[in-house]
Amino acid sequence: MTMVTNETVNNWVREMAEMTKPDEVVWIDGSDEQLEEIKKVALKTGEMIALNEEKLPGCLYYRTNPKDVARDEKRTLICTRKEEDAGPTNHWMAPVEMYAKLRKLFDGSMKGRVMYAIPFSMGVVGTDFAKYGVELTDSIYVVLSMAIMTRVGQPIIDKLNAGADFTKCLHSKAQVNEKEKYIVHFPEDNTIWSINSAYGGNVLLGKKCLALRIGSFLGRKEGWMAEHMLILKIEAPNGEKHYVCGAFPSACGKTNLAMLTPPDYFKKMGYKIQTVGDDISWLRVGDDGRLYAVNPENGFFGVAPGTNEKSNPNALKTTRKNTIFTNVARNLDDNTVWWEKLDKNPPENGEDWLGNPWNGKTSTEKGAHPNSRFTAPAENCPTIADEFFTGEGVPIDAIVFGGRRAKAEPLVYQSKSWDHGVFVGSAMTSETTAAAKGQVGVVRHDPMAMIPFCGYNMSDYFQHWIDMGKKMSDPPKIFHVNWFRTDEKDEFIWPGFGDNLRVLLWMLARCKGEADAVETPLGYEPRPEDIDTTDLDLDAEDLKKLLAIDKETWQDEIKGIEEFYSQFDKLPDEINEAFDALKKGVEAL
Ligand SMILES: Nc1nc2c(ncn2[C@@H]2O[C@H](COP(=O)(O)OP(=O)(O)O)[C@@H](O)[C@H]2O)c(=O)[nH]1
Ligand SMILES: C=C(OP(=O)(O)O)C(=O)O
Ligand SMILES: [Mn+2]
Repeated sequence: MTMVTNETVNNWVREMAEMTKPDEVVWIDGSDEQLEEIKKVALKTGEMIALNEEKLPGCLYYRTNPKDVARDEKRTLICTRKEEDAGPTNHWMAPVEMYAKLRKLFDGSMKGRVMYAIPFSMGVVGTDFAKYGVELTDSIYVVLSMAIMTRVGQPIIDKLNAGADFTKCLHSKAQVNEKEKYIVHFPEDNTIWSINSAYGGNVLLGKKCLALRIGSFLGRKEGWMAEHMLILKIEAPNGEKHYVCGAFPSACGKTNLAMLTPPDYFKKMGYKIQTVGDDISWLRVGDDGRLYAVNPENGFFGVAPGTNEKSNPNALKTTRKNTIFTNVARNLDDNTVWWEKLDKNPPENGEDWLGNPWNGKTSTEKGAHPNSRFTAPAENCPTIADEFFTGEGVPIDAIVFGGRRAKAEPLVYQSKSWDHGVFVGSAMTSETTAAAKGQVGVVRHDPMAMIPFCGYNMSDYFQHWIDMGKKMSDPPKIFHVNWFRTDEKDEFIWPGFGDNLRVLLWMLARCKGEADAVETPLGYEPRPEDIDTTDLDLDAEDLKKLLAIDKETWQDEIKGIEEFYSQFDKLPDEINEAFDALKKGVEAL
């Protein structure tokens, strides 16, 4: 390996090592040999466990501290010099103060351990979209996970040596002290410091921290967008290709939609779905006035529970080799993994995510944590699209916003324009999930699924969306979906998963001006007969229920939006106008 010769990089690494005092600094060159050696160390110390080499070749098992199983939003800060630049929806502290506080925590935090220095790229190295970073960490789990989730190796070192900008990422697991956990972003310094956590969302710093929080900050400055969006490719029977981005909050269905398996009826017709990305999109306006997206990641950090041969066979196949499983249950008989709803055959001789003996046949406790995860290489995915590998950007036909709402939100509607779509995104709500620490199932506002991930003032973020719209002559159409509406028995009405293709096809037909719709206060909705329900056990009554808009419910929703908006000093006029129109429309129902 050519060493890093960029003195800015080296001086920074030296400075961080002087503070954290590791026994040694090891540069990650991305080679299989080096990663194998490092893996051996983790197996020897028991930090990680090797799984059944025949059934799950190259797979590892890892367990975090039981209190450290999700993102911790209260402990996540945006430290801009001015508080208003972080905005009312982010936690903030002045950088000087925060650095002082963190320096004390990082002082000697790597004593007795190795500091690994990982040069990485978000995006395909050398493309317009790519951004580089170096993560310093004392966790082998982080090293092996970053080697899956990002691009690592010589080409990135070459870029750094040629003087490329890079995000300075520092992580120390320290003692995993709950009270001193911090995930801190200094956007103005292109710097991220994370301490006392081992959960992916808090420590794989290329992902939510760089690709979304720092990314959104850079995107506003540089005229592009970093969004919490999957990217899906739909190939129609006539060979036409379409690309759709979807923003849903954490654990609300991005990975599943990105890897969707068409129902047999559509498969036979010749529809094909491919996956470009499952979590993050970086978007730029092309010379032709359209919006282009790439997935800057190199792997999937997916929710394990609920993943099975029926719901998401592609995700399951993706995890059959070279995958790291975190906080799932183990089958001790054959040294494999298990999680809720994987199959109907939980291990009798098992171990739960806490490491306790667990009999899945008799226990009433869950075997896997609800936010247990798999970290799997994108190249394993049977439906991975060629466009993922070029990193060139795919033209987006539609953007889909979505939330998890038992009531209120209909199955699908289309916004009336880009600006109206920005309003729809800004007013998004969803029930909280196990992906973040705190109560589950509470409805909260989560604009564009970015409330935990926007690296600057959210009202400026809304304005940035409006401004991006002005740069496009042919912007994507914006839709809103809800797969999670429930009936009187609290059961999901819509079958979801592969059947979501039926809704996507209505959207694409709308994009092409080939489908009817009815105008409602929310936007354009399909009539029940506009959704193709062939082979589906769902009658027109169910679809009516799924599409219904209830006046009283929406009067409450409007109050909620008003309250949410009240924290912002300024909102784009376009949003205020769309909100006024919604209020009038609901009153007239
Ligand atoms: N009912 C229903 N559940 C879904 C659907 N899509 C995903 N889920 C479940 O929601 C959880 C999170 O899904 P995932 O795709 O991993 O969400 P992500 O975190 O946004 O990528 C999993 O337990 C899924 O099984 C759907 O269309 N309908
Ligand atoms: C990885 C995370 O989210 P998602 O469920 O969106 O993948 C996370 O929230 O830490
Ligand atoms: Mn996901």
